[in-house]
Amino acid sequence: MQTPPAPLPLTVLTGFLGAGKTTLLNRLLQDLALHDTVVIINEFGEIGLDHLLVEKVDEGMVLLSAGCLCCTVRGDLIATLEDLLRKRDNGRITPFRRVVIETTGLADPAPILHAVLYHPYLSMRYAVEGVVTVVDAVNGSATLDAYVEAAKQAAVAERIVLAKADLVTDQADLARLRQRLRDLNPGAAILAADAPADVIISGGLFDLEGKIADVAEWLKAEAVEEAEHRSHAHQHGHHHHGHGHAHEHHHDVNRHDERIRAFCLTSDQPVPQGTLDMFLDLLRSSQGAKLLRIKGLVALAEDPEHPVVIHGVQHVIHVPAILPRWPSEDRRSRIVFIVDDLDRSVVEGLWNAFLGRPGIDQPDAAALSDNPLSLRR
Ligand SMILES: Nc1nc2c(ncn2[C@@H]2O[C@H](COP(=O)(O)OP(=O)(O)OP(=O)(O)O)[C@@H](O)[C@H]2O)c(=O)[nH]1
Repeated sequence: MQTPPAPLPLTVLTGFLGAGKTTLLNRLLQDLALHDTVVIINEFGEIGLDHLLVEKVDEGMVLLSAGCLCCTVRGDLIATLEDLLRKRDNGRITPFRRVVIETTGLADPAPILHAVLYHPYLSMRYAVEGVVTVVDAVNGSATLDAYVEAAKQAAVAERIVLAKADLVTDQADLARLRQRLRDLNPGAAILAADAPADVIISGGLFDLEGKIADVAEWLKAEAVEEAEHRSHAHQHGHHHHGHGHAHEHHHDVNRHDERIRAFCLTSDQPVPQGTLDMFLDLLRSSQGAKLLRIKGLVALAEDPEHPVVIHGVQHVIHVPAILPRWPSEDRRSRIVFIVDDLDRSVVEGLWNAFLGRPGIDQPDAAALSDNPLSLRR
């Protein structure tokens, strides 16, 4: 039997209007590391990739000088992704090795990831590497203040690229923006716009052969746990300050940033498969829209030596891989959540209930399964 072809890494490049996405892509595509990339511009109108245009391949598709293809999505992104595979399989276009989708500035990257992850065929042929979000170093803070979409884009990113840092006059401003991004998304690497192309685009869960790369690096559970401790200590610190200080602090923290939270739940005991499925199912059906991102590594009671990887964006949660071994000595199950307007205690209560951990005012798993609507707030 023929082995299926290795899935092609797919990255979503997002960032607010004018953040610097096209400028970054122009540079990245000239790098040999991104040779044989297809860029899909998910918007109507002109292709902003200048100086690279060489040859028109098809309606809406051009060949770029660095051996990359670029196409614009007219209607359906799914149809475009399928069409690209067909042409590649038939040898009608360069056998591209990765796909980058550039979204419009206001877009929520989640539906794009859903579309691919949900599709029975595309989910086999493309390996979603994740989201790269470009943040404007000059206007980033103001944009985060004004648009919750921008905060969400930063919160779901695997990597954040700071563009226009060369235009920043006050380095303290830049340091504050970096800290704010770290608070929104403790697991994401924050990169300079001139970082190497392969660091910006690859480095996700899968390598080019479709093999699981560095799971610990992808999960970044430690970074999330540390950030939680920091913010916890911070909150406690404030109880001891006088009123004036707390008041100042209140003005400092933005309402969007307050809504978006990252936390990590763990379990020392392996989790039965059915329990994990039910937990994720209930969470998804009751809190789907509030789950921006879920990443995890879980020891199943049935097979604790081979941890399963969990990957979710909003209400789509899937298990892209079962690992041949644990990436490190740490064999705790760890699930990192990035949520919008959802209390840690709600998710933790559900997790504890399913794990059979006792808690005050906490329904047990059977009651939750019987009446999942009780979770909806
Ligand atoms: N100095 C400087 N200017 C930059 C940098 N990145 C982008 N720009 C400028 O910022 C403007 C917007 O950049 P684009 O790359 O078009 O931004 P975009 O995110 O693709 O914009 P939209 O597609 O309209 O959302 C352009 O005038 C760029 O020349 C940078 O790192 N440094």
